[in-house]
Amino acid sequence: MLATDRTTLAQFLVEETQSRPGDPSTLVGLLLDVAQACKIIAKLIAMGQLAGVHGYNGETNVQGETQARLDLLSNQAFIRATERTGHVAGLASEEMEEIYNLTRPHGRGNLLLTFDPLDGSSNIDTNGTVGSIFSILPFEGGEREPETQDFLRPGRDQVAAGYALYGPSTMFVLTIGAGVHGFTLDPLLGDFVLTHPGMTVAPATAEFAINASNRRFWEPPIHLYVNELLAGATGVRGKDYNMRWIAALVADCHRILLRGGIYLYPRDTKPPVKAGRLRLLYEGAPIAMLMQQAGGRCITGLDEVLDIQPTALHQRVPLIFGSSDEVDRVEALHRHPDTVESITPLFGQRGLFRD
Ligand SMILES: O=P(O)(O)OC[C@H]1O[C@](O)(COP(=O)(O)O)[C@@H](O)[C@@H]1O
Ligand SMILES: [Mg+2]
Ligand SMILES: [Mg+2]
Repeated sequence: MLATDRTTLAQFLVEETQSRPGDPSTLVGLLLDVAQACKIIAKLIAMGQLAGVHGYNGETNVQGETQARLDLLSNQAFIRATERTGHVAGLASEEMEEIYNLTRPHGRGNLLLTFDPLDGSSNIDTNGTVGSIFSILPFEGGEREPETQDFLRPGRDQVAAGYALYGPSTMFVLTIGAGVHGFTLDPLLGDFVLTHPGMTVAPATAEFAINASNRRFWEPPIHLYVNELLAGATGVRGKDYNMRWIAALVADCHRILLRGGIYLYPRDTKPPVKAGRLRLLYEGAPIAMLMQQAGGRCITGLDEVLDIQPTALHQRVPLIFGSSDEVDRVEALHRHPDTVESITPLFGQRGLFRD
């Protein structure tokens, strides 16, 4: 049914930004550019093998990961939708080793865009849910060309962040620093329509997400925590937990926004010691801003992800986010593993710490 009182993404952005100081048109314009890229990616994904977009070209990205054809096509969709509208000063992507040099016949805006054009790309060939993630930072370099250093700003500096989810329906979820709002793509008119205003993360949950195949590489606080959850009603937490793992950060984040939960991709001890699997600038930071704006939390274990000063474009980060009660608990286990062990003597008696 087509409601006549619907709010489109464009209407929402204009209304939400009109009382802000300065000229918000560049931010509104860039967000609409990003939404446009996401619509194109949604179409490519929906066409699937009819458009011959599945599979691999045999190329790898800077992180040594095999690039799916759709990784590259989605990257192009972001570049094409943003480079000629004059809203953005510079681009950086998971799929490009260096920042992208814009051709700019239409001037240059004062914003930087970083993005993961296709998140969860191992789900593509199985027709599973995937997404795109983006982060927008201010550029204060005036007329000069942006350099890598300009992108290396902590997540607290983000002007906006969000993601698109390509699932049974396509959604666009964003924050511009005043809550988290979700839009659903109307396939008839091609508009993103506000369907989920003011999304919040429930503080309590009984659902967790972690790739358990990495268990032998986890550090002790993560062993402690997961063992607590697995012990369920018979353990110190006194209730049963359920587990979900979609293998697409965006999809796991979306579930957490809708019904609570905790997601963990912690630091692990694989050789060489990995700071984490996910990338700070275009995965960790935008998810952290969304969590903060929705009343959830996002930490590395000990630190707030929004506070991390990046040192490299493709830097990885441990990521633990979601319902605040659970993230608080993981943080406490990192800060005081001994105290937590002594106030929860089950660990000693049952050897839960030891595995
Ligand atoms: O392969 P694993 O360990 O399940 O990792 C899945 C995680 O890796 C990612 O797919 C990484 O993102 P990319 O697909 O953009 O590289 C996350 O979205 C997801 O949560
Ligand atoms: Mg990703
Ligand atoms: Mg990706």
